[in-house]
Amino acid sequence: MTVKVRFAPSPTGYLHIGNARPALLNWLFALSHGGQFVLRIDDTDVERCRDEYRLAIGEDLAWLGITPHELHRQSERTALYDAAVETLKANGRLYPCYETADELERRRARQRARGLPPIYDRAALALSDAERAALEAAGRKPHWRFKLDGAPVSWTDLVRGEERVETTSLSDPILVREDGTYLYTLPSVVDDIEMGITHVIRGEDHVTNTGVQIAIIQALGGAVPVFAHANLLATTAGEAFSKRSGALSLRTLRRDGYEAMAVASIAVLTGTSDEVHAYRNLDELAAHVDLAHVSRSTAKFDPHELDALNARLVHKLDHATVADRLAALGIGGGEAFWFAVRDNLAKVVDAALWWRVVEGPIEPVVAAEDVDFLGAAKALLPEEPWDETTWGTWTKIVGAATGRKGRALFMPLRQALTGLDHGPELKRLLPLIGRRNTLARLP
Ligand SMILES: Nc1ncnc2c1ncn2[C@@H]1O[C@H](COP(=O)(O)OP(=O)(O)OP(=O)(O)O)[C@@H](O)[C@H]1O
Repeated sequence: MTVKVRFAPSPTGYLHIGNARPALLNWLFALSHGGQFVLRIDDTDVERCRDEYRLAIGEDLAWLGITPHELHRQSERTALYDAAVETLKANGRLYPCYETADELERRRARQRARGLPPIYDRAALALSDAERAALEAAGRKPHWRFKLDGAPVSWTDLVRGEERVETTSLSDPILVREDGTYLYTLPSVVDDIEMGITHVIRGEDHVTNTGVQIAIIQALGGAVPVFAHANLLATTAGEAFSKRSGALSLRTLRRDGYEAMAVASIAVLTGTSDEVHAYRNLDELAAHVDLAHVSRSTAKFDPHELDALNARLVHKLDHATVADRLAALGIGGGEAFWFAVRDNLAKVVDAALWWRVVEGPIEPVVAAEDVDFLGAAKALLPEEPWDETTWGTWTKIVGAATGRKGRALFMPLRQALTGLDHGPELKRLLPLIGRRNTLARLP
C-alpha cells in the first residue's frame, strides 16, 4: 500500500506555527514511508476564503521545504460532493430537516432543563410527505442530516491509541445547509475516499469529528483511513493559535529571519517525548519523528526556545547554505567572513552588523587613557599579507613594547577596531578588516 496523506487548511488567514505542525507531521510521514502528500485547500466557505491566503499557503509550505505531490481545491470538486449526497439520500442515510436555528436552540434548552443530553430528536424523520410539502410551500428550505446508525465507532489512533465513540450519544450531523452549501464534514470525507488517503494526520481539534466521519465513510462504501490526532500547539499562556489572529504566522517568522528548519524542528518536536533539537534538513527530522511519541497534553510553544534553537542551527550552517542570503544582504567576505562571525549570530541577518564592522564606517571607541597605547600599537602594525596568525604576532609585540597584557591589552584594541566591546575572535576579523581600515581606526 502506498502511503498517501493530506494537509487540508482553509485559506482564511496566514498559516501559523500550529498549522505547521500537522503540515510537517504529514510531510515527514510521507517522506519516511515513500508516500505522497496532497495539499487540499478547504475553500468551500466563499465568504471567509481569500486567494491571497491560498497562494500564501503554497509559499509558506515551500519555505518549510514541503512541495506537495498533488494540489486540489475543494471549491472545484462540488460535483463529487453532490454525487455523494445522492448516494446517501438513495440509501436513506440523509434526511431533510426544517427546524430553524432558534427552534433547535429552544428544543435543546428544554432537553437540558429535563436533564437530558441535547441530542437532535429526529423529529424531521417523522414528518409526512404532506407536512414536508406544506413546509416547503411556506418557503422553508431543508438542511440535511446524516442518519447515524447507532453502532459504536472505534479506531486505533497512531497518537492517542484506542478510541471509541458511541454514536447514540451524538446528534445526526448536518452535512448540507439550507442554502445548499456544504459544511466541512462531507467534502472532507468524500475527498479522502476519492483521493485514496491512507492516513489522516491532523490536530486533535478534529478528534470529535472522527467518529461521525468514519460512519459516513462506511455509509459511502469507502476504505477507512488510519487516523492520528496530534496535540495542539499553544502559547506559553495556554492560548491556541488562530489564523484569524495572525499570531506567529510562518510569514512573520520568515520575515523576522528565522531558519525554516528551526521553525520546523520546534513545530514538530514540541509536545513530544523527544528532545527539541534543530535538525539541518527534513530528512534528518523525519528520521527522528514518531507519532507514537506525541504527547496528549497541549504543547507549549516558547519563543525563547525558538531563538535558542535558531542560534544553535545558524552556528552549524556552512557557507554554501547561506551564500545567496548573504549576497542579497550585500555581504561579501566569502567563507572566511562567514566562519569568523557565525558563532556570534542569533540569525543569519545579524551578519550584516559584522560586515559593517569589517567594511566600515564604524565609530571607533577610544578612551583618553588609551590614546598613547593605541598609537604605539599603530606604529607596530605588521605589513600585509595578513592571516589568522597576524593578530597573535601583533599583540605579542605590542604587549612587549607597552607592558600591557590581558584585558588592558586586548579591550582597547577591540573597541578601536570594531567600536564594540564584544564580538567574533579578532584573529579572524583582523585579516578581513585589513591594514588600511585598521590604520584608519587607530588614533
Ligand atoms: N494550534 C494548533 N496546533 C496544532 N495544529 C493546529 C492548530 N490549529 C490548527 N491546527 C491544525 O491545522 C490544520 C489546518 O486547520 P485549519 O485550516 O482549520 O486551521 P485553524 O488555524 O484551526 O483555522 P481557523 O483559525 O481559520 O479556524 C488542521 O489539521 C488543524 O488540526
